[in-house]
Amino acid sequence: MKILADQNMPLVEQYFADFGEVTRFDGRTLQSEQLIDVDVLLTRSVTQVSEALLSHANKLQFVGTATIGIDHIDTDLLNQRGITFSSAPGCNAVAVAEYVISSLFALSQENATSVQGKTIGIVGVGSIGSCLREKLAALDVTVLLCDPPKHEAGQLAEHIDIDELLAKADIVTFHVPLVTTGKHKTLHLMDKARLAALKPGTIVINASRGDVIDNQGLLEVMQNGAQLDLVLDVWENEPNILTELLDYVRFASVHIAGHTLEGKARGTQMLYQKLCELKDVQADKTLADFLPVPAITHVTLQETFSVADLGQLLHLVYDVRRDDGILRRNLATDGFDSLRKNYPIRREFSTVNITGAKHNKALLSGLGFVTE
Ligand SMILES: NC(=O)c1ccc[n+]([C@@H]2O[C@H](COP(=O)([O-])OP(=O)(O)OC[C@H]3O[C@@H](n4cnc5c(N)ncnc54)[C@H](O)[C@@H]3O)[C@@H](O)[C@H]2O)c1
Ligand SMILES: O=C(O)[C@H](O)[C@H](O)COP(=O)(O)O
Repeated sequence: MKILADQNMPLVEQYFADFGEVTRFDGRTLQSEQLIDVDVLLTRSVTQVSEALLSHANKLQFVGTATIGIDHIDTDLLNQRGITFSSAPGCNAVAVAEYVISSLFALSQENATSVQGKTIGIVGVGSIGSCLREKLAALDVTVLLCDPPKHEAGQLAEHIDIDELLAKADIVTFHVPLVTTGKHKTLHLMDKARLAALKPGTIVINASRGDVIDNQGLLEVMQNGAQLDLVLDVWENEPNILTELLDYVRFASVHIAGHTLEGKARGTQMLYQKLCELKDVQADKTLADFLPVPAITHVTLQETFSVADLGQLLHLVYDVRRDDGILRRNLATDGFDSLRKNYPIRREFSTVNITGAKHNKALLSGLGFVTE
């Protein structure tokens, strides 16, 4: 069996070598000829799996994307051609939720405010939005939710309309898929008019897809003096982003919100499990077989620890400002894709055991730490 896998997908050899020969490709430049005689194609979000790409795919049986988003995949085409498809739903939901939490605490430190007491609007309440909602439940915040498809399906009674949410929220964070047409289109969900109407001081976080916010409209609104704290992980037209926007963004990163070691490895693991199912093979490899021991595994809190120290603790594991620095320092020389490829190791809160938490056990375990 011939397996073609994106060069930025970790652990492919470890998981898939038993199935056959693994060859790597550059996700941006993959050509249709490279798919001749290939049985399995494993992609990340940067490869458009389209009719043109599959025009020479004479043996393809399985396409997997080690991502949550599937806007780069023509799933109807795969269906028509009888090619089994799998994404990795939820694989990096924890990572994205922790990116948001890290951003909130970094902003609160720098703005000398508190996350506690704020009203946080989550737009898109699927795997990531729900994970974030659970983590936020540990904090003293009000959470507003907007997810029309779920509401219409009777799965989200608390849903409120997006404009009502935007009017009420101090912080709004987007976790929707990119949908370009239809009733629940998310392309430019935040258009210029909505951006201009936001209250001064609103924090806007986008870790979904760049096109969910009209980037040119956002630039114009900011140039016109809007007072927004922007946290952008995703951009229109990646890798060629609108760099003029950077001057107005508090924390900018190169589409890495989901890139914890765990999040990326889970994506590969999920595709491995799907291929095992397809081939009727026992899936005997697990994440624990491959993930390295983290640099920090134990933290002891003292009696004096309080909620006010939470930012300090969270940022021990992940501080979004590291990633902001990477982008600002190196984008012009290295380029967006290279920074993604060479993204430094990041682990999830669950890799840290906390002792001495005492009164803060529920808070810390709610955020995802292991408490003893
Ligand atoms: N930045 C990153 O690194 C990163 C990582 C993972 C996922 N993502 C993006 O985040 C998106 C969400 O991920 P997820 O796992 O939560 O997906 P999901 O499919 O589990 O949830 C998405 C939710 O959005 C809702 N939705 C759809 N249209 C909507 C609309 N118009 N308004 C409000 N809600 C709407 C859906 O009903 C669904 O509940 C992915 O599709 C992907 O594009 C980005
Ligand atoms: O949809 C997703 O899962 C994420 O956006 C994913 O992390 C994108 O990263 P990539 O696949 O390009 O590495």
